Amino acid sequence: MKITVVYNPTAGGGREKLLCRFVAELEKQGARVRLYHTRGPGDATEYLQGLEDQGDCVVAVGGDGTTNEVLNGLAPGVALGVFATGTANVLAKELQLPRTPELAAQIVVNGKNVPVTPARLNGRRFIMMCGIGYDAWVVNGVNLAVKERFGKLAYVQSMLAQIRRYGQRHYRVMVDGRPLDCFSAIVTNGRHYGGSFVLSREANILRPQVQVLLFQKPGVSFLLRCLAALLLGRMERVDGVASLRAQRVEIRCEGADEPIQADGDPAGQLPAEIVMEDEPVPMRVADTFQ
Ligand SMILES: Nc1ncnc2c1ncn2[C@@H]1O[C@H](COP(=O)(O)OP(=O)(O)OP(=O)(O)O)[C@@H](O)[C@H]1O
Repeated sequence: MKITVVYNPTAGGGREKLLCRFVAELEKQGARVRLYHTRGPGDATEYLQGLEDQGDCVVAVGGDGTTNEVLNGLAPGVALGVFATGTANVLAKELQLPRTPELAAQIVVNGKNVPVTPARLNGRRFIMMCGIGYDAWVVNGVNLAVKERFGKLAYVQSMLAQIRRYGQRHYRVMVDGRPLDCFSAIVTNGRHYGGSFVLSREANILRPQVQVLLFQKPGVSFLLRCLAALLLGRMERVDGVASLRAQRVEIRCEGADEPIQADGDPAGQLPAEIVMEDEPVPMRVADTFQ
């Protein structure tokens, strides 16, 4: 098995020792490994697009942002593996991928493929989620120096800083042609959010549709109710949260520039057009995953 490993040395503050153990185990399992260290944002995608032969599998070593960039450079038919060394690692939670390098490597070599269909946000693929409104303000407001030092706490800091803004902006959403309104939206492929929290029990990463969560009431108290429900995995039970399956979503907002986040990183401005791809990507998971 030929494997290309793409490592982001900044994800999770750097995990060189774990990377060495991961690569050593891949080789022990009989894989031929080519290793690449990314040099900056966007480099993983460019590097892969420049390869004539990516091998049987490309493994993203980093967080969700690194996996996103690998996914955007992945050649058709090549499997995608993940060894999670990032801050939140939502995709790894979704696919029940271990953080131990030896176990993660064994899954890459001896596991199975499952079909995961990515969506495209304004032409760029995402694998887990994108969001607008509060969700995007939080991601855009993260202080990178705090994230490097304190990890997930940087998101908590940004969440607190953005709370008062919630409800001030209003969005028009078309969900498979159906017009709806909201004060924030998250479009998700999987169930998890921000690590191990369950955002949507309706979502299924193996289904070629996204789940659209619309936050349809304004007000800080509504937002706080939603955040509490997220901790309990009961978001879809909150009165004022709509949850719909879709293949195509469009989001607009009148007035000033409004940011979007995709897979936990800033991803441009509204308007947003989100469309499911036709073909799934084969993703490496444990044999026991279902
Ligand atoms: N060599 C590099 N130097 C600086 N930034 C990089 C480099 N390589 C990749 N990046 C950028 O780092 C961003 C963050 O990486 P990633 O999301 O994988 O880690 P994380 O933020 O620690 O984890 P998570 O997304 O799980 O919270 C990526 O979106 C990518 O653009």
